[in-house]
Amino acid sequence: MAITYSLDAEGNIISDQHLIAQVLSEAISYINFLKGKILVIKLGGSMLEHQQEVLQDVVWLHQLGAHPVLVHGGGPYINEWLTRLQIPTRFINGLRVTDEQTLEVVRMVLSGQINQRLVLMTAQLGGNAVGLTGTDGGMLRAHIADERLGYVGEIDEVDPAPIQAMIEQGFIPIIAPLAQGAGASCLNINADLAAAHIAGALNAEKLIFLSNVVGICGADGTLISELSEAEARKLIEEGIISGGMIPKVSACLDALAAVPRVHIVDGREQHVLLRELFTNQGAGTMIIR
Ligand SMILES: Nc1ncnc2c1ncn2[C@@H]1O[C@H](COP(=O)(O)OP(=O)(O)O)[C@@H](O)[C@H]1O
Ligand SMILES: CC(=O)N[C@@H](CCC(=O)OP(=O)(O)O)C(=O)O
Repeated sequence: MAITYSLDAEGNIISDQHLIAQVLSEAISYINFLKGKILVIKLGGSMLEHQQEVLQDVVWLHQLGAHPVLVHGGGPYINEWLTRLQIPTRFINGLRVTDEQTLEVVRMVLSGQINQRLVLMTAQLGGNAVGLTGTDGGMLRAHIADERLGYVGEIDEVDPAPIQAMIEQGFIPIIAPLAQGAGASCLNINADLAAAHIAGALNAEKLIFLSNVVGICGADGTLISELSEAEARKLIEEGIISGGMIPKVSACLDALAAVPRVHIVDGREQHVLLRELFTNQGAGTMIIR
């Protein structure tokens, strides 16, 4: 067998075997570090075609002792059903204008279709998930903050107890972004904002948004690998961050108060979660304070 040699940081010659041993030992210590840590992973509706690969990584992480908590969106699927039912779709700053009819469709798609599918697919991959919506156990409480948006909630309170109970029982919680409003009504919540609030309430180790872009891109379309709060706000003002990326970035900025590491990565990329967690180069955009 041929043995090849490389140089380490100090210029010493080391063999491939040394490198492999070093990489493995770093990976093992990181696996030990992740044991018992909560990782909130937001699955954007735009990347749900790739749900199986992501769920496979989630099941592995769970088997390794981490506590993944999934929050999912489903915007494109809601749009598709609204079109079929000839109900018009409108967004303001990335948030869906939600009248009574639209809310019915949002509830059916998020809770009945997507949440169920993710739970069953996790089972197929050898994991054990419990599907919840933010209305279960009064987990997410919200109020209508902008009348123009209709039944869209702004989150007031998160009770993490139902999620913690599921984690303690060994389940992977999978959460649909609905909340309880005044008079036990149901409100539509943007999934990015739901994920950020949930991550904060759980004191998560990391919050990772999986979407259908490489990360946040600048004016020239290239990936920005690290973005500060001030830079993010400037890009929103300039319109370079727009549409569905606005609530995502706002959610990241909100979460930074409680969650040390917040990332936006490409959910279409194979094993992006493992790459983000276990390689030095990471993936996508990391948002920093
Ligand atoms: N500066 C930007 N960098 C990357 N994506 C952006 C930017 N501004 C707007 N976007 C849009 O944001 C979208 C992601 O948001 P969204 O469609 O809500 O995804 P998800 O369903 O994953 O939450 C991207 O597909 C892209 O079209
Ligand atoms: C208020 C609001 O906009 N709610 C979102 C909830 C789903 C979501 O956020 O899905 P994505 O993560 O795929 O965007 C909606 O109705 O589309």
